[in-house]
Amino acid sequence: MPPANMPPRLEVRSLMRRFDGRAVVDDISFAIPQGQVTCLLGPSGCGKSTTLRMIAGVDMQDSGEIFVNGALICDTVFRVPPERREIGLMFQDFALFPHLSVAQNVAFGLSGSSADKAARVGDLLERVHMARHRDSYPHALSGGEQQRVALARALAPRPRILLMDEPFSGLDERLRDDIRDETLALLKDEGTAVLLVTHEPHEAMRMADEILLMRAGKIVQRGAPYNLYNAPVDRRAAAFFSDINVIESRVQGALAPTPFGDFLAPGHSDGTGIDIVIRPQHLKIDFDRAGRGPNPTAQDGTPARATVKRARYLGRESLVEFRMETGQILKASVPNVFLPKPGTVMWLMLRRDRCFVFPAKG
Ligand SMILES: Nc1ncnc2c1ncn2[C@@H]1O[C@H](COP(=O)(O)OP(=O)(O)OP(=O)(O)O)[C@@H](O)[C@H]1O
Repeated sequence: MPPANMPPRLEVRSLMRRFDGRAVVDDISFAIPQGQVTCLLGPSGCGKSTTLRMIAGVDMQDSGEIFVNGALICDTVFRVPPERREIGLMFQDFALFPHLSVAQNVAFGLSGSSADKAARVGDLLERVHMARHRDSYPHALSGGEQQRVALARALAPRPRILLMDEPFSGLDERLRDDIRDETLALLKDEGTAVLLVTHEPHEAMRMADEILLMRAGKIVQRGAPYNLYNAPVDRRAAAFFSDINVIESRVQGALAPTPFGDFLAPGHSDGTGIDIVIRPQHLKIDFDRAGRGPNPTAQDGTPARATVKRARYLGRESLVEFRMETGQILKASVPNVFLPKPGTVMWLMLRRDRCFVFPAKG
C-alpha cells in the first residue's frame, strides 16, 4: 500500500468528451494509487476507449483535467505530449514490430547502457516465461506468446501507469485466465498503476482491485469486485455480471408481495412497480413432499411450487429452468450434476440475503 499522503498515480477530474454534440464521456472522475489495478468495465460503445485515449494523450478532452503523481498533465489549455507522459500502453491492436526479435521488441523503448537494457530485457522475458524465445520473431509465436512479449515491452521502461485496452480479447478462451493471472502477478510485482478497459465482467472480477462500471459515458457504480457483484446499484448493473431472475411486484402498504412471500419496499408508494432480482445460484431447491414443500424460514421466505421445464449440465454446474404456477420461468444454477426430468414438481425458495429490490424502471 502506498503511504496515505502520496498523490494518486493517475487522477482524472470531470473528464468530458463530445462527438457530434453527444457526450460520449460525461463527467468522469477517478483516481488510481500506485500498484492498483482499476478496470473500466462496460458495454460496447459506452466510452471506455475514449477515456483511455484521452489519458494516453491521443485524443483531447473538451473539459476536465488529468494528473499524474499529483501534477497536471492535461487540461484544455496545457497538454504534455503523449510520449512525455511516461504512460505505458497495451492496446488490442498494438502489435509487436514484425521485423524485430522478441528481445529487440522488449528493448525498443529502453534507454540507458546496453548492459542495463540487456538485464531488464532478460529479467522481463524470464518473468513472462519467454526467455527461450528471445531470438524468435513475432510471426513464429502463438497469440498468447505474443501477448506476453507485448506485456514485457509495455513494462520495460517502468511506466508509472499502464493503460490496457481489451488486452486479452484476441486470445483463446482457455489461455486467457492463465495469462490474466500471470499478467496480474507481474503488474503487482512492478507496482504499476493500471487502468484496464474491458467489456467482460469475468475479466474485471479476476483482475481488478476496483471496478468502475460505465454506462452511456458515465460511471454508474464503483468499488471492489465483491461490492459490485453483491450490491449492484440497479437491475442493469446486476444483470451485467450474471444471468438474473426478475420477479415483478407492486407495492401494497410498503410491502412487495410475490409467490415467495412479501418483500419490504419502504419508501415506495402503493402501486409502484418493484423488481425483486436474484442470481440463479441463489435460488434454493427442495423436493416435493406429497404436495407440500419445506416450511417457511426467516432466511428463505415462503417456498413456491414450480415444475422443471428443462435441465442442462454445463460442467461446473447444472442450469435448471422452472416454470412457476404464475407462468414465469426462473433459472436456478446448481453445483455439479443435477438433472431432474422435465415435469418434475419441486419447490423453490429465494435466499433473502441475496435478493435485490429495485424500482421497476431501474
Ligand atoms: N472519433 C470519433 N468520432 C465520432 N464518434 C466517435 C469517435 N470515437 C468514438 N466515437 C463514438 O463514441 C462512442 C464511444 O466509443 P468508445 O470507443 O469509447 O466505446 P467503448 O466503450 O470503448 O466501446 P468498445 O468496447 O466497442 O470499444 C461510440 O458510440 C463511438 O462510435
